[in-house]
Order: sequence, then structure tokens, then C-alpha cells
Amino acid sequence: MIKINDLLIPTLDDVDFSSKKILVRIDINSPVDPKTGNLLDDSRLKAYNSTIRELVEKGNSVVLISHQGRPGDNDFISLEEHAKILSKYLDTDVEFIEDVMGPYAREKIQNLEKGRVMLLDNVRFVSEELIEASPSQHAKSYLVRRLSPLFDGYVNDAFAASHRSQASLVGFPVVLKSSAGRLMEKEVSALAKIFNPDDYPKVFILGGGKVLDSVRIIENLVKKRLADRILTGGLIAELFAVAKGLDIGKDNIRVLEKLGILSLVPRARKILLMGGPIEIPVDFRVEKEGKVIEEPLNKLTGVIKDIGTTTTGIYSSFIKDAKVIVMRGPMGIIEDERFREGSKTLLVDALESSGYLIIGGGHMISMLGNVTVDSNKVHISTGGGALLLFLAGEKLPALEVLSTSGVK
Ligand SMILES: Nc1ncnc2c1ncn2[C@@H]1O[C@H](COP(=O)(O)OP(=O)(O)O)[C@@H](O)[C@H]1O
Ligand SMILES: O=C(OP(=O)(O)O)[C@H](O)COP(=O)(O)O
Repeated sequence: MIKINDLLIPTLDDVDFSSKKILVRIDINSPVDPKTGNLLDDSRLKAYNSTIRELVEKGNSVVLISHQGRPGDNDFISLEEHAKILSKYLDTDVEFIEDVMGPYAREKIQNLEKGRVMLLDNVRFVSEELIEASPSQHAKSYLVRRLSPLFDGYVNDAFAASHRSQASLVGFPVVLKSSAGRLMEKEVSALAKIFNPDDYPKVFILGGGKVLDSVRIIENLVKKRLADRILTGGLIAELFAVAKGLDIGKDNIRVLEKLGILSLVPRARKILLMGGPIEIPVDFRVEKEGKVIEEPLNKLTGVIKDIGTTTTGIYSSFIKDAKVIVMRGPMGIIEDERFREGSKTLLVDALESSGYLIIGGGHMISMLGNVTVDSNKVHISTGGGALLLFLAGEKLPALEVLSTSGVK
């Protein structure tokens, strides 16, 4: 068992999963190249080897389930390519099933032999998966009712999605003997150890496009006074610039409006009024009439795509003095080579600083590439939003339900 705050979470040491059929929730949600639809990074796909290999070596048949992207986004794709990459890293065939809970998938699961591994298709193809609901409600979902009778147990290794109270993450432990996987165990144990709320100064570098998640994270950090500075980039920076009453230009306002982000301005304003230590960029890298230029805030005429060089210089000075640096979400649209500079510069500064770096998020860890890091100074988490909410002391639904699943 692992004890996290007041939770006791069963691990693979606490359940007898051998010669059984096990459903394993992983999070292989990865950055996708909008032009080709191919995965831009496979860091998350190599993270589950130890859990899958351990289950296979114990003679289990292993069925993997994961999501990719969100409906309507260009990274909302099938998991066929993911299965090929998993096969490469596991050095065993991971059979891709182009179904999630239909008769074809159920038949393939029933006939899966001992020691074999298969990957179901994107679980977010099932509408129920996108509903945030309680474990008991999700236990009654078609997904859980159709799949759980085919399994002897459930393992949740998807730390990066553990902040989502969605069917594949919280429904199965209600009805199946369950445990955390080895990655989940490693992530929560390591983070609980390395993150000391008393370390000072703690600098958070928050970017990316998941603005609602980030506002929730920042509200927690500010309420608990866990951050000494919060350096913003990506769409989060644009939200706080608007919240400060600054003019980001009509094109950028239109982008925020289209994404429904303007509705978050009152919450961002409240964070500022609470004295949130929010820093926003003073300049941006923008695209205008097909050209890439830099423009100062309040004189923006182009579409924001990255933070500017003056901003990276200012942010770097804060990073240099930090004892702990937490990075999640890129500063710019890193899928486009032209807008990676801001994230790259801050990442190098953070790696070279004397502070301890915790970096997470599907897109942000893709910026690391093959850089070797000093594990005494850097913790690379597979989680992004989940990482930050965990550090901010928030309850993660998928962890909570594991602690109550008991060892059936
Ligand atoms: N200024 C921006 N405008 C629009 N999208 C942005 C901007 N900056 C970053 N993004 C987008 O943010 C996304 C990554 O955000 P997010 O998923 O929150 O990060 P992570 O995966 O690291 O947790 C990328 O797809 C990137 O294109
Ligand atoms: O990529 C993820 O989170 P992240 O963007 O915070 O890294 C997780 O897979 C959760 O994905 P979601 O934010 O679409 O639920």
C-alpha cells in the first residue's frame, strides 16, 4: 500500500493478479502534429513498460485502455499508431482493437490468451467517458457494465489523467478488485517526497491551452500560498492580460472568445485581487500577414503564438533565483517549429538553474526530447494538470476511488 496524505492506495503488491484477465487504464494521450495527424512525441508510451511487463510475466492477459485528445480537437484520433509504438517499446505485439465496448471488442477480450496484450481504441469515442461524475454513477455506465464482467481486476496507471472523474478512471474500481500501477505508485510517492511546501522561493511556469484547468490550479496555489511567483505563457497569459484590463488586440480577443475563455476573466480577476503573484508577458511573438514578428503588450496587431524575448529574459531572472521550479504547459504553439523558442529558452534556464525542477504535461515533456537530466535535480512527471493539482493538495478522483476500492 502507498499512503498519500490520508489515502491508503493498494499497489500490485497488495493484489493477487496472476493468470487473470486485467484491464489496465494508462494515459498515452500525446501531442499530435496538426498537419500529419502523427504523434509528435512518445514519452508517455514508454512509461508503462514496468506495469505491463510485470502483469504479463505473472501470466495475465492484459487489455489496455486510454484516451487521446478531446472531441473536436485535431489531436482526437484513433490509437492505432499508439499500439504500434507500444509494441516497439514493450518488444511484444500489442494488438490494436478498433472498438471500445462493442461486440467485437468484447469477443476479442474474451478470447485473449494468457501473456497477450491488446489496446482498445480511444475510450473518448464513448460519449459517457466525457462525463465528469461520481464513481458510483460511472459504475452504472454502459462502459463499465459491458466491460467489467470480462475482467478479474483493474489497474489504474494513468496518473496524468487521475484528475478526471471519468468512467474509465473511476467506474471500474467500484466493481472490480483494483490497484495502482507501478507508474502511478512511482509518481505519487516521488512527488509527495520532493515537494516540500516550505521550500522558498517556488516559481511556477504555467502555459498551454487548458485554461480552465490552469485557473483551478492557480486558485489552489494562491489560496494555499504555495507559489511565490506564477509566470504565465500560452493562453493562460492572454487570459490574465485581459483580466488586468490590458489590450491584447481584437484578433487575440476573438481567439479567446471562440475558445470560451473570456468567461473565465472574472475568476482570473479575483485571483489578481487576492494578490495572486501572477506575472504576464511584456511582449509576444506574433504572426501577422504571414510574417513572424515580436510586439509589445498593448501594441499588439498580430495573433499571439509565443512569448517574446524580453519576456523570456525577465522570466529567466525569476527562474535563476528559485529553489523549486514547476513547469507545465508550453509558452507557445510548439507544434509549429517557429513558436518553440519561448518554451525552449525557459526549459534550458530551468535545467541550468540551481533549483529543483518538476516538469510535467504531455506537450511540455515533449520539449525535453532526448535531453538527459540529473534525477537529483529534475523530476519528469507524465502528468500536467494532474501533477499541479496533486502538488496543490487537491483530491484526484482516480486516486481517491482506488483507496476506497478495497481489495475485493
Ligand atoms: N498562445 C497560444 N495560443 C493557442 N494555443 C497555444 C498557445 N500556447 C500554447 N498553446 C497550445 O497549448 C497546448 C498544450 O497545452 P496543455 O495541453 O495544457 O499542455 P500540456 O500537454 O503540457 O499539459 C498545445 O497544443 C499548444 O499549441
Ligand atoms: O494530457 C493530459 O493532461 P495535460 O494536458 O495536463 O498533460 C491528460 O491526458 C488529460 O487529458 P485531458 O486534459 O484531455 O483530460
